[in-house]
Amino acid sequence: MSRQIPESELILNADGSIYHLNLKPEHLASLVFTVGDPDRVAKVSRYFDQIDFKGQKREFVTHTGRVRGKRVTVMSTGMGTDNVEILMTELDSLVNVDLKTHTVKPLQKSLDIIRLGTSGSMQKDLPVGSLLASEKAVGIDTLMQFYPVLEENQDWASLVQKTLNLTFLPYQASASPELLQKLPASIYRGVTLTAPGFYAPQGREIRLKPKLENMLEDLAKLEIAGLKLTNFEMETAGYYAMGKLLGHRMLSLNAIVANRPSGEFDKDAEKNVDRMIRDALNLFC
Ligand SMILES: O=P(O)(O)O[C@H]1O[C@H](CO)[C@@H](O)[C@H]1O
Ligand SMILES: O=c1cc[nH]c(=O)[nH]1
Repeated sequence: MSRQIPESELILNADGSIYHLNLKPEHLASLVFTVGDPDRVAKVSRYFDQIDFKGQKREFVTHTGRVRGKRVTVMSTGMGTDNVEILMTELDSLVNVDLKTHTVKPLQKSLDIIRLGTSGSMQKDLPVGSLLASEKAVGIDTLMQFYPVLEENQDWASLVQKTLNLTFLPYQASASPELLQKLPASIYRGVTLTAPGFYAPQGREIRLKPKLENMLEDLAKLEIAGLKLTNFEMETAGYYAMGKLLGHRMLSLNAIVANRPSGEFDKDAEKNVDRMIRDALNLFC
């Protein structure tokens, strides 16, 4: 018999739903699209043939329905890997923990989780309007200081640590090869830098000067085995690392809305995010 998880660790709401996501196991499909912006959920589910469930708590908005007969969930996470940790743990609990007995189920189920997010390009030749799949992601947040070591090459993590002179070791993890191989060659592949913020942690300056000078330039010229860092965002490494540890198949797709070297922001960002949504539904449903 596996450990009985205390009520203060696996927390359920009065109706039996899981604490932050406010979902019961029957509300979740095994294919899950995630978005940062709660308003983007309806922009995905408007393409469903039917919507069977809608729920919300805090920034976690969920719609579950069907596309061409396939059951699919779309949910929002808000921004940052701290929210991703909650999302991944609670999604995993919905499928792999018996919520009545508070024990881990003997057979583990794997979800397909695909992020549909926005991102900023670090390379001049990756223009706004592009769609990029994160082959790998490097997290410069501290989430993974609290979880078991990832059994994966950490070459990018070490290089980024050295370059930025960080006092902690970043972490890196990869997309699911099975999900990646469903993508056409027209979609860029890249190495994504997941930052714990939007401004100084991505080398932006408004009124406060970032402590790390030339962060963007220094990161953009790094190279391992002919690959460069391609884009900044705020969730992917957390998804890939938690997915690897929990046994779920992960993929992060990025609509490039900013080009940092040229200083450009995509005037057609909404249109290009919509294109990413339609492409992803066509590819995976
Ligand atoms: O568009 P989303 O999915 O929120 O993703 C990106 O946009 C937000 C910052 O503007 C961060 O969450 C970043 O990861
Ligand atoms: O530059 C960008 C654009 C979107 N999201 C980010 O985190 N960074």
